[in-house]
Amino acid sequence: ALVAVAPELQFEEVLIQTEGDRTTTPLSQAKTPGVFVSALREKLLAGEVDMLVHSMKDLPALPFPGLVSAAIPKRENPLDVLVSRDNLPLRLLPSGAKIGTSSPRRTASILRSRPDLQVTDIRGNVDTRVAKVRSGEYDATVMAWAGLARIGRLSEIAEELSPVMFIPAPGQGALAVEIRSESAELLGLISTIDDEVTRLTTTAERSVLVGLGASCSTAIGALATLEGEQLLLTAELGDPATGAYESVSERVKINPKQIQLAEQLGLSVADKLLSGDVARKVGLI
Ligand SMILES: NCc1[nH]cc(CCC(=O)O)c1CC(=O)O
Repeated sequence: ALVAVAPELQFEEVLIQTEGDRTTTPLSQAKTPGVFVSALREKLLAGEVDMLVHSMKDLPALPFPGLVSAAIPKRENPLDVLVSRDNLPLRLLPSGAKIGTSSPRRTASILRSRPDLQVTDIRGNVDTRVAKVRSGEYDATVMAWAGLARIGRLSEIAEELSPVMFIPAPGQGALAVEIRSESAELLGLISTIDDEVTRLTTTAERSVLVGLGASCSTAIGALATLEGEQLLLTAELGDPATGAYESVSERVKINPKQIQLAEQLGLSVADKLLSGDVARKVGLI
């Protein structure tokens, strides 16, 4: 998309390994946020690269000094999907089937839909996780539609999971193109691929994280949609130990330029979640 809007620019891809790629520790136990982004941001600040493309859901929710999200391109599909042996849908998996996920949010959703299944940690990139299902090491795994789409493996999907039971992570499926704040010329070029609706909806979703003071171990999902002039935000806090959950939905009349209203909506939803029982059970308050 960037080559199309800026044919005069030369793009050189630089692959940078991050702690998140290397570590085998579940992300939910990471001590610092941003295991996928710290190494990248160091190279951007040092001028070794001029632009980063992040999965938005890997980004800590607070802005980073000296850097800006120059573009948030249009999000396609934010949902979670099931990859399973014999392509069975979730409801047809045999009782006791072994489901691989290291995500507290997905664990809570699985236990809620199918308390008879066994959830165990799984790590590795998307290819590795799919291979672990195909080899029979796991009966199924839950992953992001977007992760499979980016490596051309949508045909692995057994079932698209409804956001009613499997609310996605805040920002899931969206990308963020990050540059140094002083790169004004680059900002002008890159911002042409910004999608203001995606920016608005993902801002509302990520503000829930800010309001909760959430960490990688918080089972929090959030999904916002713009329906006409209404921004609708649903967020869900789960308890991965029991599958208990609390859901809050709010809406606000908005035009897509009103980013601050989207932030306020996220903070308001977070406040409501914080006053509930699940927030106490999982130690958020
Ligand atoms: N958890 C790691 C991660 N970070 C981003 C994606 C891909 C989806 C996206 O970019 O939103 C994934 C894989 C997954 O959740 O299955």
